[in-house]
Amino acid sequence: MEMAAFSSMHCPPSYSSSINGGRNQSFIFSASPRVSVPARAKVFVQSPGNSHQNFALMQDGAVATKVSPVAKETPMEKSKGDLLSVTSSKECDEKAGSDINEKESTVSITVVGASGDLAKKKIFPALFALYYEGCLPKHFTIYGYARSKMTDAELRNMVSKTLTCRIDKRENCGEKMDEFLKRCFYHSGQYDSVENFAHLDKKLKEHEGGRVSSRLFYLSIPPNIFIDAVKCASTAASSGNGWTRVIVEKPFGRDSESSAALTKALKQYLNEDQIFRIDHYLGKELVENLSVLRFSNLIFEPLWSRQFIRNVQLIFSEDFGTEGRGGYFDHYGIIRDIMQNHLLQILALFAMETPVSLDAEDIRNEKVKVLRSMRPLRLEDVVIGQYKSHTKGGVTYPAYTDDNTVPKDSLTPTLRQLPCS
Ligand SMILES: NC(=O)C1=CN([C@@H]2O[C@H](COP(=O)(O)OP(=O)(O)OC[C@H]3O[C@@H](n4cnc5c(N)ncnc54)[C@H](OP(=O)(O)O)[C@@H]3O)[C@@H](O)[C@H]2O)C=CC1
Ligand SMILES: O=C1O[C@H](COP(=O)(O)O)[C@@H](O)[C@H](O)[C@H]1O
Repeated sequence: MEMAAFSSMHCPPSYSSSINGGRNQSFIFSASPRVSVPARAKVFVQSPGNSHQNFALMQDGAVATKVSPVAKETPMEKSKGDLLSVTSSKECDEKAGSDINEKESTVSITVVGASGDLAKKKIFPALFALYYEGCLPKHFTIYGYARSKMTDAELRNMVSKTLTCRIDKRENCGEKMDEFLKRCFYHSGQYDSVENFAHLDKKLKEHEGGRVSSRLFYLSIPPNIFIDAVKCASTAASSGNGWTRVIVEKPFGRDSESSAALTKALKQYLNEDQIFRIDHYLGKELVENLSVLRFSNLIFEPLWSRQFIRNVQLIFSEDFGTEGRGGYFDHYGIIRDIMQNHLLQILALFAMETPVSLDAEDIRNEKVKVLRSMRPLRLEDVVIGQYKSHTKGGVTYPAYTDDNTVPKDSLTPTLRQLPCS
């Protein structure tokens, strides 16, 4: 199989990836600024004849989590192991009911970097969804932690703006939101201060009230401060009698070397089964449906080959700008922010052979084969760019470098398009 192109751009990016079938199977990933598209991510598949796409899958964003690996399962761990996945309320209630320690135990969730974009857009809404669905334990506390000064009330106000009742049952949603917000608190501190984390520990203990207490730290911060935060959290704020786990967001380093160094550094403070790595794209409906479509659909399964597919395009676009995220984004750029992880995962899922089973390990093995079989990218095939200011419909949109958090002379790419095969 040959894949031809990758391209992507941030901000407002639109990514596209395509695979050419026949002898020239290819992928193209791209992203473009302020492109008006009906959805965030699309996959286009083109048949060998020059016809239009045979189908398009779209998805407009979902709260998503994919946690791996799963730690060993004591009754308590089993029920909390799914902490950030949204399952049906029946499933959640059954799980909660099966936890014999439920009454005596508690979970404290600390969102490190709570003032940021991901926390606002995804983590707090996801936690609320879990609460609404009965998937959080009876006793739990959520702490936001970041350097910004905020009171509990200010955090609640910030969080309340992004909570939605997106789940079928809408009754009592307002009431549930109020209950949820009352369980949210804020502690301001530096990411590299053991002392500040020790203060957090004290506050957590007050809420935990002497119960068996497990602690989850969600690192919603730029990766260059992961280690500082993990060191301080594990030194000064680990659970004394329950589990302590850390969720790490992508990107896991800037390159292979720094990724290995990051893992090594994390392991100074945590065991592998305490570290949960997330690529939220894997939990999106579009992506989950891809596996179902490919392997459980009798019509598509036999057609999913280079004999019948000439070209596939993965398009990712966003119609908003950096919006204060330059502190993180400008150090990473669109390739590391989106392409190396989310889009590459989609490409691998799309192009892999049928796995032996749908177990994580078997799927991973097939993905690895796809990545190994890809030709090295050629610099001359790659297009990069950065979005500029423009006016549309009487509204002027700022350029990437107009953002206060972005250096005025930044050359960080926000757009990228590349073929791969
Ligand atoms: N935004 C998204 O949709 C997604 C983001 N991610 C990942 O999540 C992590 C956080 O992303 P996001 O919330 O967008 O990032 P932000 O840039 O919003 O950063 C989060 C918080 O970290 C603190 N921070 C930012 N820059 C620095 C810095 N240079 N030094 C110290 N602290 C800093 C700020 O809090 P304060 O100043 O108050 O301390 C900020 O509110 C990143 O690893 C990102 O790759 C992953 C998937 C999606
Ligand atoms: O990982 C990231 O993803 C978001 C886009 O995710 P979505 O679920 O909102 O479509 C992107 O905005 C952000 O830059 C990036 O870090």
